Amino acid sequence: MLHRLEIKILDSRIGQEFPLPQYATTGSAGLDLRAMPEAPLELAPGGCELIPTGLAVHIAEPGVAGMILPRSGLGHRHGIVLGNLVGLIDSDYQGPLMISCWNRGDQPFRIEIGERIAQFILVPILHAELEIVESFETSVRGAGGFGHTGRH
Ligand SMILES: O=c1ccn([C@H]2C[C@H](O)[C@@H](COP(=O)(O)OP(=O)(O)OP(=O)(O)O)O2)c(=O)[nH]1
Ligand SMILES: [Mg+2]
Repeated sequence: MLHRLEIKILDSRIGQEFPLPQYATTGSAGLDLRAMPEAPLELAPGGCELIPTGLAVHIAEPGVAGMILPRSGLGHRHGIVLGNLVGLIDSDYQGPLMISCWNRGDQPFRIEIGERIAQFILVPILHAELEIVESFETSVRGAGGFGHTGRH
């Protein structure tokens, strides 16, 4: 399903040297985001850097949020994931879209300018209307959690 998304190009290399974020295939869930630092940078093992995407997005609709997720190839093969594990983009955020890049691996990783480094998805959001109650209607699970159903 298509959802209109306002974006601002903050780095003029996007749209000229590098394409706008795209879905790699028609069925791709995420728009690939490119790393747009001033210069390539080497992320040491354990290192974490905030990398600009050269873009701002304004989702505007409170019933929608953005999420930044790792790319599985980079995460699994090279240990390049997100310093915040998942980036949550509020619908009212209008600042630069940033990627916290964390090298959880044991080898240095060079981030090239324009490299597709993470992906952005839009997700529906329900806002909770809190209702204080004295007791819950009993469920099968009750308070069981944290592995109480066992491992196998
Ligand atoms: O990976 C990320 C995560 C967040 N943001 C931006 C958009 C988001 O709407 C804003 C705030 O993020 P969040 O609410 O997760 O961080 P916070 O530490 O709670 O900051 P704030 O107090 O500004 O809400 O920062 C990014 O650009 N990239
Ligand atoms: Mg917040």
